[in-house]
Amino acid sequence: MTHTAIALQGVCKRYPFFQLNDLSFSLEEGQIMGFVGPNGAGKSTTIRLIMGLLQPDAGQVSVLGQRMTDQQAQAKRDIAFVADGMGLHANATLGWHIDFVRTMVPYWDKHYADQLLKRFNLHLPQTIKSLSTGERVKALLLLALARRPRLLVLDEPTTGLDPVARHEILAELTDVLLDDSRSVLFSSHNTRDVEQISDQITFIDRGRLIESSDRDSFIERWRRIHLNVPDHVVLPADQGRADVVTSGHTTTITTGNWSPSLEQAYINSGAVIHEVQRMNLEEIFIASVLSKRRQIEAEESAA
Ligand SMILES: Nc1ncnc2c1ncn2[C@@H]1O[C@H](COP(=O)(O)OP(=O)(O)OP(=O)(O)O)[C@@H](O)[C@H]1O
Repeated sequence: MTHTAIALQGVCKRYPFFQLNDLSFSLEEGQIMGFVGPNGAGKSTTIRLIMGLLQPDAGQVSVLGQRMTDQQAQAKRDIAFVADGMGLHANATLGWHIDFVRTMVPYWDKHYADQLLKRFNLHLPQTIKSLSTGERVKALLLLALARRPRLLVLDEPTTGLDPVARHEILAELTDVLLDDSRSVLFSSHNTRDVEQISDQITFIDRGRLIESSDRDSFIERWRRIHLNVPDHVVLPADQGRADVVTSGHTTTITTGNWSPSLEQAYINSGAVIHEVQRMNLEEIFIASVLSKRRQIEAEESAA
């Protein structure tokens, strides 16, 4: 039986110049979700709602079966949260932080903590202020992972890291999921990181959900179709059509609804297909964000 690690239902949060709008998505246990959005999309606000650090104005957030914020104490025993710049004491050593955290949490895996110290090339006597950006992220990750949390929530863990440090962090996150009752939610602008390790992907933009689905179906559904459309041809209806660009005799259609039968429908309409290209997650992200923005602008100007 699958359990839900995180569920948001109709969540709204209003600030003077921003609003999270009717956000609903869920993360199943044992899955890793990449939470992707441009700057200011509302990723950190959503994460703060998930962590019970903010109260929604409407809607419901549940984490590990507990309603936030009223049952957060119980849920938080099993959640570890990592965000850059959070609660480390600059003058204290990593060893001091480990001793402090292990007294505060229900479980601490010393053997795993020692392994991570070696793997991340960190040393107990190092002070936090002496660590580089990447080392600080690794220290935070060690403090979170050695608790063996059922849910790990990370706010932009790979921002500002070099490719090798990013690889090490992503590899460690994938390892966490070898135990299939653990789950990870991590936010990022970096679609390559997300594409590499996520089972599920959620896109948000300007406080609205764009799409939330499993990675393979994202990649499978999006295509660029390059075709020639003779004058008399009426293209078939395609709900997922995100963009149409015509250059000379070639039309390029970007669709989030591709299937062999859609391709056949284009052929049956009399269009001549030259090439059907797969898209990477970055291209899909840009196409779906821009398409949703156009759709919202059209709805607002029609209202
Ligand atoms: N306490 C607050 N008061 C007022 N506005 C806020 C507050 N916190 C966040 N906002 C606004 O909410 C919007 C979303 O911010 P948030 O930090 O959630 O975005 P983000 O997707 O994490 O962005 P980034 O990738 O740039 O970190 C921003 O416009 C921000 O100014």
